[in-house]
Amino acid sequence: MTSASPAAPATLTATGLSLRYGGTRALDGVSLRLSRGVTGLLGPNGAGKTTLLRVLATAVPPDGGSFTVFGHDPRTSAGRLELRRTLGYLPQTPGFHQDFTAFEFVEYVAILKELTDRTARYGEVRRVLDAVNLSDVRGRRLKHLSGGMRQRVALAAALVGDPGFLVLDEPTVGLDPEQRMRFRELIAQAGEGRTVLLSTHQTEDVAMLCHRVVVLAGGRVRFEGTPAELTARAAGRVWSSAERDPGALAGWRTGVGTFRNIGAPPSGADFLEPTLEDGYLLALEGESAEVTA
Ligand SMILES: Nc1ncnc2c1ncn2[C@@H]1O[C@H](COP(=O)(O)OP(=O)(O)OP(=O)(O)O)[C@@H](O)[C@H]1O
Repeated sequence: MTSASPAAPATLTATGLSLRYGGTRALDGVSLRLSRGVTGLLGPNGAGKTTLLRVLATAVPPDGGSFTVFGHDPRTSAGRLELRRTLGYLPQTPGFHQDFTAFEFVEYVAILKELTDRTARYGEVRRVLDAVNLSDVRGRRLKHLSGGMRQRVALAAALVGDPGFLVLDEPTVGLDPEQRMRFRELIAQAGEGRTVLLSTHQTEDVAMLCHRVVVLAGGRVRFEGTPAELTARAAGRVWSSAERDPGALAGWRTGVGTFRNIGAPPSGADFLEPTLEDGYLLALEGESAEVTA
């Protein structure tokens, strides 16, 4: 994985992105800067993650604000076309045609991506299926593949044309731990030399893969920085106790019988090593009822 520093040149810059669905403010002034490597996008249900990804993938225009990817501004049709040529998008619910074989599906996407020369297109489809380790099942129909394999087909389709900007919307959802680990490897490979924005509910995915993390809640950016910085926010705010601490923002009995508490510690607290998940929960403080549950 490329570990670009925060000072690395921005490949995507977004300023004040807003989008309403009727009375719902799904995005409320999102500003963000992405550079090469994998950036994780965390947030509770309804935070606006999918909406942000759809905006950045030019599937829906924002009501306000603007963004560029590799300098291409989607507000003009020429800019939008150029941006789409640099884009690979794995949507939350990929529209699979179940009777397609893996090869046919990826080839279909390659045709949409303007690969008109048949020989070159076949070569590209084989290349991306090989990249996600699916060469052996390329002739199998999608309806006969496992969920993990189907997600890999969707990733292969996103990789067609070697895009510099990859948008992945919860690609590991529903996968078992082994499949998730394999998918992580593929995302890390895809992140080499590319700008990847990965929406996920899995804080371990972010801790293990990402060089940057953005926390979104209520359509706003609550945190932007490195995973280590997000974890460090919880230092001195996670502690162990024999009983649930009523002052804790969240607390639960662990497998060893003691309580793990997050929030404002009492004096003399027995501090624990924080995790990225702790930092994430604290970044949502005051935002979600789920944190206080
Ligand atoms: N097409 C739509 N019409 C109306 N409201 C919508 C639509 N899409 C999303 N919303 C609303 O916009 C808000 C943000 O939704 P979004 O799907 O972007 O969140 P999310 O962070 O991706 O959530 P999840 O983790 O559950 O996928 C939510 O309140 C959602 O109900």
